[in-house]
Amino acid sequence: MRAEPRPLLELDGVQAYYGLAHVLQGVSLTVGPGELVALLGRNGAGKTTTVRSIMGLVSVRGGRIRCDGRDVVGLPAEQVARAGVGYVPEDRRMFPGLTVRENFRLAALGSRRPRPQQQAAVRRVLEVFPQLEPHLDRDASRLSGGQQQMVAVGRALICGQKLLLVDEITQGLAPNIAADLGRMLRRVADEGLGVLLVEQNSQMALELADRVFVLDQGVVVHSGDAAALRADPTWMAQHLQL
Ligand SMILES: Nc1ncnc2c1ncn2[C@@H]1O[C@H](COP(=O)(O)OP(=O)(O)OP(=O)(O)O)[C@@H](O)[C@H]1O
Repeated sequence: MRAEPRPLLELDGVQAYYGLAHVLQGVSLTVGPGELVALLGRNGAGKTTTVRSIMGLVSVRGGRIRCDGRDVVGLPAEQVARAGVGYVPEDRRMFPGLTVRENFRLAALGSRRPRPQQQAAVRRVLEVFPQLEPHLDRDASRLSGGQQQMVAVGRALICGQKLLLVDEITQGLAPNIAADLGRMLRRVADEGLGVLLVEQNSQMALELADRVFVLDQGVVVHSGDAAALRADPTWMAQHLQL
């Protein structure tokens, strides 16, 4: 019997707070290598808080978070990133004045890999996001929303991260651009990375994902295999109230 690969991300009974507000009340989930896992739920369910807890940006006062086998609760975000976690937040955070090429070069330098590997990583990202090639010398903060998200995901890939946390990056984008980004994330997972995808468009997320977790009021109320859920027409209505 083949052993299951070790998860890249394991949350076990995570309790997180904003001040006195107890927002996550025991969240458990895993993401394995090559897996795209969707985290769904209504507004205010705790999806962003889950992602921010992993990155050390929220006060976690119970439970365990492991990234690639390393306990990360209590570590600052830069150390979580060093454990192999790339975070692509909703607001994408482009540095104004830096071109796309410079964004990629900075990410490559940060990876501390040998130069030929850095260059290969940039070439790889341009294969995944060919739309960026004509814009390499443009100020990244002036690109369209979808292109900026591609730069943000590209930076995480160039850094050599094994796990990507992607928080609502399709928000406000045209449906065809959102679908392109989704397909690219699926490709990234198919190449062996783990992807945790927070997505408002539950239908799209369910189509892309291998597994799905649904949060409500800070707890996982449902989880399952995405293929099985796609085959169940009543599931979306029952669990996501769509
Ligand atoms: N900085 C904060 N301070 C206090 N409470 C917060 C803060 N950020 C979020 N909350 C609260 O925590 C709860 C979970 O919010 P969170 O942003 O994680 O939800 P979400 O599922 O990502 O929702 P959305 O889809 O609206 O982004 C909500 O009740 C929200 O009001």
